[in-house]
Amino acid sequence: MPFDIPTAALMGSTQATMLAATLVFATRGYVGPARRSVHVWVASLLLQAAGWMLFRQHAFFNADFVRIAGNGLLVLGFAEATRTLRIMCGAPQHRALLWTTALLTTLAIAWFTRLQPSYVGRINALGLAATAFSLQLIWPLRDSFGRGGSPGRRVILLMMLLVVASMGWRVLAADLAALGAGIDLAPCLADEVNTLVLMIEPLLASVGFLLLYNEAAQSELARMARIDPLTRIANRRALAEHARRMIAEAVRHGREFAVLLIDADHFKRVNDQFGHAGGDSVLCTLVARLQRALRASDVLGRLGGEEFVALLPDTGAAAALETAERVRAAIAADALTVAGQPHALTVSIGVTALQPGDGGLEDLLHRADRALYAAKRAGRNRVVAADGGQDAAVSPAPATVADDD
Ligand SMILES: Nc1nc2c(ncn2[C@@H]2O[C@H](COP(=O)(O)OP(=O)(O)OP(=O)(O)O)[C@@H](O)[C@H]2O)c(=O)[nH]1
Repeated sequence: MPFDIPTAALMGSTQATMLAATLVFATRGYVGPARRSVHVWVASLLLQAAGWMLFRQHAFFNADFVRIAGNGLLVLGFAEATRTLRIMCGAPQHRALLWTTALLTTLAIAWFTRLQPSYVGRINALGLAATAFSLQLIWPLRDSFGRGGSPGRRVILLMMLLVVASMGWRVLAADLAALGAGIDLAPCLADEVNTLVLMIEPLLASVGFLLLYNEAAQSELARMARIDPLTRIANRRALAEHARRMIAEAVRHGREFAVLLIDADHFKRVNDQFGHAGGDSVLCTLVARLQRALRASDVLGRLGGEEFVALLPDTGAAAALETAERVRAAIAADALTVAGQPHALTVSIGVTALQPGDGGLEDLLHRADRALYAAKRAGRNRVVAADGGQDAAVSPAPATVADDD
């Protein structure tokens, strides 16, 4: 059966329109940037659908108009699809470059249609554009078949390689045949294969888009499940994961590891004085100050309420005590400004280091909690080491004591 390009164009148009409609309905619940990327994708599908429809209905229009506008719409649709996929892959979108490529290609097609009619010229222009768009995706996705790849990235990469290969074949066939003034829908095998590839491109690329979208949504959910929504630092779950890894490494390599349990003093008064929103902003400022006082390799997390944990890798009991004292002093040094008023906030800290019999973070937190309780009982704005008087002796701070309970 001969390949009927107008029928293929009709199928391409119908398929792109149906995909666009399905995507709009299937993603009604999406919000924010996710919804915007779906909108751009749908727009790219509709541009391609309109381009295909012009080729299908070419008998009703001026032939030159169909060549220029049909190809222009397809090229702009590919530019927008490329832009969306680059965003989904985490690459810069290069909007100006992609739109300029689409505009120059349309101008070149107009040139080879009206001023210097040439089928080969038009095919070369289209081939260049398709290769430029595909390279904009092939390059950021080049390692997708390695360990960092994902199904979505692989589908897109395969699709783009197919587009480049079929377009390259079509350009080569046209150039070799030197069809100076041939007609657009020439029944050459390379034309047919390339038309087929471009026709199924919206379908395969949409599958890739949805897979990428799903992967991005999953990793965003995983990220959100690990951060404290108020202070944006690690939550209890993330702390447990970090601690598991740090303790395993400490045990494997015979390294040290310590934990600080940090609690804001009299925080209830902050809420009473400034309201819950004022208390929230104090917690955020406190976190910023704690982070400044710790090393970059330390992990700060929020256990809940006004209670925080710092995980200190490669840190023994004595160094942890010094760190805790530095943190305490840094917080006590400057009053916070809440609603334009100064408020002196202090913290109490319980300190403990990894010991041979420890099963995990819970054991360390249990000891640190006892030390923190001792610090509160001793008058607050204190550091107490859970690991005995020897540790306390190395700390120079007068507010530091040992918990010998
Ligand atoms: N604004 C705000 N307040 C919180 C949050 N979580 C817990 N709190 C408040 O923190 C206060 C903790 O009170 P307490 O447990 O009595 O402790 P405290 O007043 O800090 O006293 P000490 O710990 O004994 O020094 C309560 O008033 C809680 O409502 C939060 O996310 N935001």
